[in-house]
Amino acid sequence: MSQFEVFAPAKVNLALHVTGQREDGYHLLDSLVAFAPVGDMLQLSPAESLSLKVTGPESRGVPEGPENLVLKAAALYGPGPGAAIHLDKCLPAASGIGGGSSDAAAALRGMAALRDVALASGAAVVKLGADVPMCLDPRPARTEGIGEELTPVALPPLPAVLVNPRVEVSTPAVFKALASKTNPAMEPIPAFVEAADCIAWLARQRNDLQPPAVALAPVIAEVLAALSALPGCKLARMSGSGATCFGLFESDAAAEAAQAQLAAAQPGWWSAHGALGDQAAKAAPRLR
Ligand SMILES: C[C@@](CO)(OP(=O)(O)O)[C@H](O)COP(=O)(O)OP(=O)(O)OC[C@H]1O[C@@H](n2ccc(N)nc2=O)[C@H](O)[C@@H]1O
Ligand SMILES: Nc1ncnc2c1ncn2[C@@H]1O[C@H](COP(=O)(O)OP(=O)(O)O)[C@@H](O)[C@H]1O
Repeated sequence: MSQFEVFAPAKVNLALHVTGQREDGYHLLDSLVAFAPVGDMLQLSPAESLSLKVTGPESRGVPEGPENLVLKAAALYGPGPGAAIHLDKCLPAASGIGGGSSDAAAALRGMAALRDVALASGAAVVKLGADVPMCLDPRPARTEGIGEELTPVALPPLPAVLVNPRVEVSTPAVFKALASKTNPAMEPIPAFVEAADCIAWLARQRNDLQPPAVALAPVIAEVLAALSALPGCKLARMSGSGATCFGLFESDAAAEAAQAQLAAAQPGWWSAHGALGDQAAKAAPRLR
């Protein structure tokens, strides 16, 4: 019987502008997202029913019951062959890099492969979480609407360091603390030739959720200062509703050295390095 392994990469909001609010309370966003080569790993084995086991360095506090987005996602395919799913949690939860959303998207890819059916799509996927559609096919994209309107964007690989100070930040609380719900959209996205062009453009964009997140969790300001002070850091910004922040660097070697320096200075913080961009190939279900 086929067993599948599926990678769930971290999502990074390189820029995140909040441009309005719908009547149901959801906010309208204009965001540029890319994916990191670090993430969670799912294994799906054929079984009579659906079940989930969660392990890994970041599994503490992650639910194993029906509230886990992995089980909610797998259940979307309806009655039929089940799966014993093993989630190896490497991304900190509730941290602005879409761990739960990317896990849900990976579960959708894995179940489709296991049952040999078409990948789930549409409103049911958005209902799992506004970030799930963008994680289904983890390539750089501009996301609009509440996150479900996707336009692919060609991006050069962006060497990066991701840092989380191990403080969980509630996404609804950050949106609620946002002073202005109506802010300018991103500037038109030009064709980037190299990482430096992209970083220069990004420096003129924003994450509108950063100020309210810093107000709720002031340690985020320390993370941003620590990233900015690392040798070769060209831009430091928060992802999503936080608290994970990213620094962009001119080379993979600079990012790797910077992460080592930061990890030594702040052993209590979670950190990782890698080039942000297209992780679609790495995230495709693989037969084990
Ligand atoms: C802020 C973002 C940016 O990419 O990322 P994260 O910080 O979660 O990584 C996302 O919009 C989060 O998406 P996701 O975490 O899937 O959101 P959902 O589960 O659908 O919604 C959680 C809550 O966030 C708020 N929410 C979410 C999305 C949106 N466009 N407007 C909102 O106001 C609502 O209060 C909602 O009840
Ligand atoms: N597979 C999962 N991984 C992490 N958290 C999950 C998962 N499924 C459900 N959750 C719940 O979702 C909440 C938000 O987690 P997450 O999706 O990682 O946030 P964010 O999108 O802000 O990074 C967590 O507090 C956790 O209780």
